[in-house]
Amino acid sequence: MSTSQITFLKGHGTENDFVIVPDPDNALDLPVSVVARLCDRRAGIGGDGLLHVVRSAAHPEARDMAEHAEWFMDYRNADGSVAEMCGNGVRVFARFLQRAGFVAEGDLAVATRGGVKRVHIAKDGDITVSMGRSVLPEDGVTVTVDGRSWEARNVNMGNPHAVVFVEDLAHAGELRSVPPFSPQSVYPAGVNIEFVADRGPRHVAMRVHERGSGETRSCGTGACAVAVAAARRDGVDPGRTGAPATYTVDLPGGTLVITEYPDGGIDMTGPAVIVAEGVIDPAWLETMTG
Ligand SMILES: N[C@@H](CCC[C@H](N)C(=O)O)C(=O)O
Repeated sequence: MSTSQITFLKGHGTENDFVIVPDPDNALDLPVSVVARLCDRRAGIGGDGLLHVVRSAAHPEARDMAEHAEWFMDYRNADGSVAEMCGNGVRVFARFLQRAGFVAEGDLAVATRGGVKRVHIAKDGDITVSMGRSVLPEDGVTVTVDGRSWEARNVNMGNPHAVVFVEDLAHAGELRSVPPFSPQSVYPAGVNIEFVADRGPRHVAMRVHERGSGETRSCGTGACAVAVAAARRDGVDPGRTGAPATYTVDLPGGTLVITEYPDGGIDMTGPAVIVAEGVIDPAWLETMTG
């Protein structure tokens, strides 16, 4: 990593918080160890993940999307691992682009490892992301916490989710480490696990254990996975009825509104906030990069 002045911002979407590193020309090397240190809440800046903001044309993983989306969200989990998608991250990413003057209010496209996402920045401040379609693998997965086990509904939103319905969110326990799931072979690269309880008609609450980050206060892709799993459980399928279905998903850090359309497309709407801006101390970086 170059040790010239590197700016960062801190932002969150329903309290899923991120270190944002603007690097339009992809000049920075961000190895796993540096990302993990930046996301460390005691030794670094602190965050559930890191949003590396790069022009698509400048990033080998995004070059082929550059024609459709000028900016690429190079998303990393708090442990430095790479993920395909981050729903809250895309909203915060768009808020950063707007604040920096790179885009205006209205519509834009963001490239991610999960493909190009359409984003709408509304006048009232909330941001909507068209998250694409869900895929519902049929594999059976069992999640176990504190001696209780549940069959999970697998939902892929570009990244993998295992959704379990519980009577009480407290049944999810402390979530200090990834809850055991079996068979492990279904998710060899790990999985995000959502625990869901009903709150009312088309209204649920959830907690999440994120792959690579631990328990977080919100997960956008997770909320979409939960909305789809709850809809199918409720016998609601917009593809069959031809009517959009909206679910409200409460998370510890706020509320997300998820709408699934007859063509399978899923929109997620929620807030995105930039909290601070600063400079990473080059001397501190030196201690890690040598
Ligand atoms: N918090 C995110 C999801 C981030 C990636 C996830 N931990 C994974 O590894 O798949 C969201 O808002 O979607």
